Amino acid sequence: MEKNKIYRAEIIAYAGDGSSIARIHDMVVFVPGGAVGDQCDIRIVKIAKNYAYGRIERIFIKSKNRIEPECPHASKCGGCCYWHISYEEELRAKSKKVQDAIQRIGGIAMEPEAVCGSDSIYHYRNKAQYPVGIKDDEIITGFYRARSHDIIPMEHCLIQTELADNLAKCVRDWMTEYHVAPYNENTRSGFIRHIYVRSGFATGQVLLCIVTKSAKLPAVGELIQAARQTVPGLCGIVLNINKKTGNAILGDRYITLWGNDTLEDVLCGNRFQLSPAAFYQVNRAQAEKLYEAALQYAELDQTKTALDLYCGAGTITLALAHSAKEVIGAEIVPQAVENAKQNAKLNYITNARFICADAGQAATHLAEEGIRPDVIVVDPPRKGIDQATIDAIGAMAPERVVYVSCDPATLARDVKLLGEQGYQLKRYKVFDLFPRTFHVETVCLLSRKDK
Ligand SMILES: C[S@@+](CC[C@H](N)C(=O)[O-])C[C@H]1O[C@@H](n2cnc3c(N)ncnc32)[C@H](O)[C@@H]1O
Repeated sequence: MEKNKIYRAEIIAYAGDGSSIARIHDMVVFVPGGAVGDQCDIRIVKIAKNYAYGRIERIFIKSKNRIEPECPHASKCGGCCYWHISYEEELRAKSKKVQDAIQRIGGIAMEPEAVCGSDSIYHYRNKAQYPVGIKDDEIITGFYRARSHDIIPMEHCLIQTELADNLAKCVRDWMTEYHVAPYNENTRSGFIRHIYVRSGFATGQVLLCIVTKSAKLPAVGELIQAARQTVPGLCGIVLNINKKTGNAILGDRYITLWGNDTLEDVLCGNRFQLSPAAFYQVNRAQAEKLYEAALQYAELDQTKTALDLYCGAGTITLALAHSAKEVIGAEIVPQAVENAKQNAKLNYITNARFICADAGQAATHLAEEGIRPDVIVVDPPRKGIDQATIDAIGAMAPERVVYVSCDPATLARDVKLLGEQGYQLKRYKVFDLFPRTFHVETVCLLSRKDK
């Protein structure tokens, strides 16, 4: 295979990162924007040891699942990757991605239950984080180009809400009028880094969080007035101060400019107060279905105790609490734990308690204390659970482990590690909370092999 040379090939699969795969001269070639069944000319742009990267130059037979992308930014924006295929095909790709990981990494040949697709693939996100920059002397917001920090300017995004897009415009206009410069990553000059908007779809509340390098901003009163006029349901405006270099969007310090510093929403029948620092699933309707499945897999009754590791603001913990004797949640972000405690009170739940700690440390400590939950639910970030947590789960020996995951590869690795602790995968189901992107959620039920 030669770089820059064009080869004729068929797209045979989707890759984990949302690109597609062709096989040329026995080598896997990753190709963005392909649909399984496309027959195309592919130009090789990079060759690594065991694989290569290519670009579609011409499609001479289109896949039957290929559609005209509705998003005009689809070929450039790094946020989505599936606007060129039907939603049914996207769901098949996501379900297969999880099944392949469970088989290849987890070593288990098992089919998932029927994939749960989103009722809507448009405007489903309750959270927007727009990077802010400047182009041709104009303030821009948008989304990053894939694998870069180049901002693709965008007025409207098909998966964000109109309210969030309007607030981004409002902040851009304020910046232009009062000469508030965007932050420049290279020179570390300027102020505004991101515009973060979170909406409560059940309550209509909207919280605006402006991520800035410095708290000293001009014309703050004008910003508050403009934002309130733009979104009448606005419940608060918060500054987040991030002076750090690197990719983390949020810094550690928050200053409330106006209104509340939390947003309220309703999920699985419980009310939740959410700080900007607290995790909250971006697709509320699908999150309810995901958590209902987790609850069903947990098979709790009023005699059982449950431990919810990586519990965030208590969304799963409080859903479990209604069906359990007692629940314990553990979470590392202090604001989320404060929210969780308040949320228990807000919902008159008295059988839930929360620990602010690393999940591994909390689980180890609970195991040493002799706590033996009947069920442990884990919902870790993408990197999955660490060995200390796996060992502590083994020591506590619950009947069931319910694993909620946003990363099929680490999920499959951890299912294998939990297998070494005596747990067997019983069933799993894939949920699409992120239509048109490559992200996917899975819930797994593991039971003790001796049960
Ligand atoms: C995918 S979120 C799930 C949150 C919650 N279960 C929910 O659905 O809203 C993962 C959570 O793990 C937390 N987290 C990350 N690393 C952690 C650690 N080492 N120990 C405990 N929690 C951690 C994050 O702050 C986040 O709240």
